[in-house]
Amino acid sequence: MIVRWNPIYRCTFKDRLSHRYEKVLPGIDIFVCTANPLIEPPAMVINTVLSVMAYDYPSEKLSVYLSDDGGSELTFYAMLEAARFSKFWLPFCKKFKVEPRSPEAYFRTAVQPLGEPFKAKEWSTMKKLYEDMKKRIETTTKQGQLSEEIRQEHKGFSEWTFVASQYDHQTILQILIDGRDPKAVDIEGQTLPTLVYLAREKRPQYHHSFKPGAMNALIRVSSRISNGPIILNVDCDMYSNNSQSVRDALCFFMDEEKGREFGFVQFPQAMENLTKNDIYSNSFHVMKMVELPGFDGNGGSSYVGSGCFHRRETLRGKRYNKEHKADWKNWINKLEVRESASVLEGTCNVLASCTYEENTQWGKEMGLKYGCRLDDIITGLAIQCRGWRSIYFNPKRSGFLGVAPTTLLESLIQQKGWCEGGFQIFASSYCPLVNGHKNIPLKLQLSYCPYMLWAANCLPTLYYVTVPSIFLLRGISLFPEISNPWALPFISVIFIHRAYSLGEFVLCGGTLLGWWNDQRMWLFKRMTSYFFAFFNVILKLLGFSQLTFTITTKVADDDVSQRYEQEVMEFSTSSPMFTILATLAMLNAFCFAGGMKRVIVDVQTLVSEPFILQILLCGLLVLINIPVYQGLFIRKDNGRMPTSVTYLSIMCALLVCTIALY
Ligand SMILES: O=c1ccn([C@@H]2O[C@H](COP(=O)(O)OP(=O)(O)O[C@H]3O[C@H](CO)[C@@H](O)[C@H](O)[C@H]3O)[C@@H](O)[C@H]2O)c(=O)[nH]1
Ligand SMILES: [Mn+2]
Repeated sequence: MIVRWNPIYRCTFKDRLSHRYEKVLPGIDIFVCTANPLIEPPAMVINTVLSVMAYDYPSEKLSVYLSDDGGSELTFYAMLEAARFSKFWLPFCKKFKVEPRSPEAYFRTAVQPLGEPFKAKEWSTMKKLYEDMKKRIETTTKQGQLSEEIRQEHKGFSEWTFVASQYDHQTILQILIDGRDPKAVDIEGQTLPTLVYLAREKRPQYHHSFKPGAMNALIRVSSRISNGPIILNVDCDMYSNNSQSVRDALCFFMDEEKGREFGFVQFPQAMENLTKNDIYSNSFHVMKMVELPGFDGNGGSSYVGSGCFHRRETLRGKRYNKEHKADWKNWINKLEVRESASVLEGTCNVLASCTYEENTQWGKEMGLKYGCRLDDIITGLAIQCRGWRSIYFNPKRSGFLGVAPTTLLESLIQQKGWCEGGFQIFASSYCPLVNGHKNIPLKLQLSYCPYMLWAANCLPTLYYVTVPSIFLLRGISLFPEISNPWALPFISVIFIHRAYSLGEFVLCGGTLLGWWNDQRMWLFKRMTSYFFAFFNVILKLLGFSQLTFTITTKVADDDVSQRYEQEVMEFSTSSPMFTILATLAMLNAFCFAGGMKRVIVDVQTLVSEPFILQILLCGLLVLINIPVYQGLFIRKDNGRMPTSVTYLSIMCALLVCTIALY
């Protein structure tokens, strides 16, 4: 609730920025992270890369780095294609004022401008050029390997002769476009942004620390190559949807009065592939429109991992200092460097090696922090604790658009990861109440806490979906009768609270059905994701297990996508999470039937019926579980619940009922 006290909504004046600072705009280094060519297809990755290369910003001041934790030559090949394609795409974007600047997203919806025949022809040529490139990339990705012919195209491919596996290889660093090279120009002769491919060294005996590990390697490597004072990082599925975002962010950093206080500017993580009623509740409407502005109002937005502009020095661990004034002009002079691309490739190699961070502060006081599934949250918190203010900026046209999971299981697993991370933070010295004490305002510490405590929420939820129903079946009354005056305050609070949530949801852009779906996911997450997360974290604290990082899949079969579009819940795989969901759904169905029997037998005493609240709760659970029953018994498509889960859950539910009754 504390995040609802004082939300801040910000806006920018980009014309003033360019009026005052166009000549001294700072360099921007953009990091894109990818980790697996199978679930993060190279064609998607390069669309993100192209979209950020095409920002409306002086190209010589942009440098784009791709970190490939998949160490895949398929991704490298796609990057080569992207480098070639950018020579056509960037001038095209400027000429046609293209928006968004991810070619895939643009051509999916844009219509050919027919007014001027010359332009129309240019447009369709471009579309063809893109589609041909996409086809080449998709073909090689499907085949899983490259032809000899392609391998001959670039010296970089020879690196893969030394690659044992994704987890065992040397650093591969290739400067695909060297922005300082006078020959690196597009078809209109304009400079191109620098483009770098990096697969940091991986060895089985060294922990690679997942995404923060990749980001830290990029921070070091980029400091040698372009050293832009502002760093933007995006996940490989988060393309830029707004060519003005860099300028938006600079409006904050370059503000004369307050700018020097700002450590980072976070844009919301908006999703591209949402359906109208958002069946898996991935839109985070309320989070975007109310909660994050509330963080901002309480002392600073949190850093959520993607779509965030950082000051390089804050990421490197610098404390905020009132006296310090950013010298943007000086940066330009510093760029007057030095080694050729091939020399740079050699000297930077060591910066991305496994051993570089040994006995250093990297991952602790420098760079992104290691050891937590929500590395971004603790990194953001640490920056705030070092005195920096952070900004949340949600422009009308979304700055970035990503891919939300399209199956129930993927959504639940993603939530489990976040929830584990949050609870892990709460149970560690990073806890905002400890770490933030005296460093950030109390209201900001308190704003963080509910998110960190998601995991513990599984306990009351599991209690309310089981115990009242079982007691109903057994004939033990738990709640007061509805005629009891004590029941009134409880019922009204619950009612008002839900009505408020509904109102807020709809005002933030959701639909009625979307809210109902959101309530269902609220329940499902608490019964499964949070439950697993809770025990995983406890096991980890006791030293029995290690937390892992499951990369969210960004592609789906046609069949699955179709069901997603139709908002039909996807079960299809057997997972312990589904067994729990199905068992509890069955249990409530049985108990509800038992409870109804009681009412039907004795209709007159309905008002004084001591079980009415239990019956209502149980009935509500049955109602919200309708998609589960459909998946268990009615549907015939491939997305239905696997038979093994159906049998198992019925058996378990019957068992519990039998125990309850006898
Ligand atoms: O070893 C790894 C694992 C992942 N990634 C990249 O990390 C990003 C996020 O991974 P994803 O599987 O998409 O995780 P999500 O749970 O969807 O990501 C959310 O949660 C993460 C952890 O809080 C944040 O870092 C992300 O920005 C945020 O979108 C992707 O670009 C991956 O390629 C790596 O670079 N190396
Ligand atoms: Mn993601």
